[in-house]
Amino acid sequence: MAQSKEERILNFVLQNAVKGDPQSVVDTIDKYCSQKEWAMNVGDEKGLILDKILEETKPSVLLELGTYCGYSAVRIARLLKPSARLLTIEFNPDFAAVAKQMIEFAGVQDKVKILEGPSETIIPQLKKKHEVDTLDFVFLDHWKDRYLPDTMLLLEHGLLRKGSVILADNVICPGAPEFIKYIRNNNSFECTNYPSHVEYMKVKDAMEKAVFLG
Ligand SMILES: Nc1ncnc2c1ncn2CCCCCNC(=O)c1cc(-c2ccc(F)cc2)cc(O)c1O
Ligand SMILES: [Mg+2]
Repeated sequence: MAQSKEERILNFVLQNAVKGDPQSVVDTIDKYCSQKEWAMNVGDEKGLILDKILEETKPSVLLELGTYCGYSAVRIARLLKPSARLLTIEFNPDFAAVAKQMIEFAGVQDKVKILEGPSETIIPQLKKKHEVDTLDFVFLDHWKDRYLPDTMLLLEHGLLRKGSVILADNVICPGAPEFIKYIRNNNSFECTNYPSHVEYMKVKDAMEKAVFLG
């Protein structure tokens, strides 16, 4: 069977990054995807915005929607305190398989748990099946038309608390217009926009931070 792009990215990391060094895994994926094959990792420019918001928030319980190859899971986990936990939901089993190996190679497997399946199915299970009380930080990076319905689902299931931070990738490209319209007009959220570019490209993009006010 011919290798997928995601498998080529993983193999490049296994052969060129330093095992157990999450920064080297992040840098190696960025090198491959900027020089050889574009892929939809959050990338280094938006990644630095993500890093800064994580360092300000110091979250203990995190949720990511859209694992892909595990780039942002490794990027996030490398900044977490030892007791912190990241749950990451991936719909595509082939992506999840690559991400699992990426996360293990980086040595952050004790902080990251991949949940395979559609977010709309898994979010309602987080409290009872995955022992979550509330989420300190949510990174939205999955199907852009799922950002709004899944945010509503998080609220409906009491998964957000006063101060919970939602950070959404790609609010310009590919765009999440319904999410942006809702979140900026909802007085229960304090929103901040972070202009940037699509990973590895000169195309304009942005991330949006929305703090839940309770
Ligand atoms: N219900 C669920 N639950 C969990 N995962 C789920 C899901 N449903 C699906 N998925 C699996 C994620 C699907 C991929 C989402 N990401 C994207 O689609 C994405 C695209 C671009 C992009 C930009 C410029 C271009 F010209 C082309 C593409 C950039 C990005 O940073 C992206 O994150
Ligand atoms: Mg993205």
